[in-house]
Amino acid sequence: MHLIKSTSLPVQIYRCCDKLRFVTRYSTATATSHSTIHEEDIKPFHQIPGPKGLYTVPYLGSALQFKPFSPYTINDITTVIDNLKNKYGDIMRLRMGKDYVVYISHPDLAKTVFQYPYQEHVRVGLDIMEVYHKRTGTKKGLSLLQGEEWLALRRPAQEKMLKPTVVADYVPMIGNVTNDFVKRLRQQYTVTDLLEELFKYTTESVGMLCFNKRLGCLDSSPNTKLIKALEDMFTTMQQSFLLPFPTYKFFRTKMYTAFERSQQVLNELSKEDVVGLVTSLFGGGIDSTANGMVFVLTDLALNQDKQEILNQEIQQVLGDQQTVTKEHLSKMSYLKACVKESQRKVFPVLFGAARVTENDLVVGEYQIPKNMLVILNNMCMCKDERFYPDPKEYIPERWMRKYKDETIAKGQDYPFGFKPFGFGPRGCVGQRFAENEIYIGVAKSSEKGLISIIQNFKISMPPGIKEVKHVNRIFTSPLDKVTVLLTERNQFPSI
Ligand code: HEM
Repeated sequence: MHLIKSTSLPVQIYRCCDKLRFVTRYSTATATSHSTIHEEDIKPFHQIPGPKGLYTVPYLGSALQFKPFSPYTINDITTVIDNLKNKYGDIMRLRMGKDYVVYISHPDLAKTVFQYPYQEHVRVGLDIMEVYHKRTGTKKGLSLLQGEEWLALRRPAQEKMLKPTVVADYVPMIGNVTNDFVKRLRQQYTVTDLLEELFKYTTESVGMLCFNKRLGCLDSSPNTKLIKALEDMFTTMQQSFLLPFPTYKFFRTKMYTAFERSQQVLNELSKEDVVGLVTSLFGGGIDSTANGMVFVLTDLALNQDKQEILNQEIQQVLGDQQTVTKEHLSKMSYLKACVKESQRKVFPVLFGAARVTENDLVVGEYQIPKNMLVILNNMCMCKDERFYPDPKEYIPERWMRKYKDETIAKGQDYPFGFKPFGFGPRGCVGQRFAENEIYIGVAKSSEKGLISIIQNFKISMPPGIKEVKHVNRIFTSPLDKVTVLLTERNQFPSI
């Protein structure tokens, strides 16, 4: 074995038995340190800590983690993973269905897996979508494709969606939608189902992005056909994801036909040649952002002192100007910190980013073979005291550069501890759009001028509510309907 190349990345590449190996060692202490590991010290895959015995049997192994064999249902999957992580450590292997998966719960280990220069970019997609495309012969969306086919679709989408200059176009596009959303809120003041309202807002904003037209979800008599189709799509996707035995693969079950019908409604919105791309953007962009915004707004409602700091930042940056520009957004570091902190506290995606290895990889001291699904366990890392002191507290300051040297901001040294949008070429193509949608939704204006939701309204929770419980679906959602109270700020200039 000999060193063939030193990279600027914190890994070294070795040639051994004609295989490239990425080798990283990490310390469990707070400091991030990397060193190489000798070939003879590398432990084989089967020695990666994880449940043993019957737990290693395909299907049975994962079934044993849930009722009736344990106190947990599939809805408690994050508790199951947390418990296993506490038992087995930062790298563990588990049966998930037929195959093994490897969970990585340390940012330095994650770096090795995610900075690997993947060629095929294999994504493990949702089975129900795969079945649907196979049965109907329709084109697959971006999130399901691999290799050349994926690249051909991803390249133009990325050009349009991820260039920083493109952000400027989103701001006015979302701004008009936000104006209507604020008008709607002004008709209510007590919002009894915040997620449903935000769902309409994100459907309308992503609709502008995908179809460049308003879809009517914020109208007084909203587009019920579309809203129902979207609800059916997300519910059936969720149900299929949790099914222990995927019967819909063999029969056109009731759940499957509801999913298929929802797709047909969405396909009608778009021209056939772009259906694959836009329906995946549209589908990927609504539920994720609406759920994320619920937690941003409720965290601010539960932390009035932070809400006031944000309100002051918005007032200072916007003054009496009529339009939010990207320059304004670039000055709102507290706003961005508030959004990040909500995403950290309630991590938005169950399995976040995951990669299928394209070569043998050495991670930590273990060998991970080719074609293995490796999951970036951000959900655990974000609650980990080692990276985020006082993890249960809502502390936006931990993300601000000016606090970088303070213990509370330790997480800034661990970029892979928090990747809500994934990473690299297969990272979320909607990241910039989603961020702007959230920033502007939280910070932007009314028909009166540039007064944000925060500037317009003081948000609070009904008396006695101290937390918003969540459930880990594909995207993390509030467990129950969330009510928030809005008070016009101009009646109450100070909190
Ligand atoms: C808060 C909101 C969002 C979150 C947390 C989120 C999260 C993610 C994550 C974790 C991935 C996988 C990344 C990886 O494997 O490295 C992903 C992929 C993707 N996201 Fe998002 N997303 C959000 C909003 C959006 C929006 C608004 C859109 C569309 C407008 C979108 C479209 C997509 C698509 C199409 C993919 C697949 C990309 C590919 O496979 O090339 N997402 N998202």
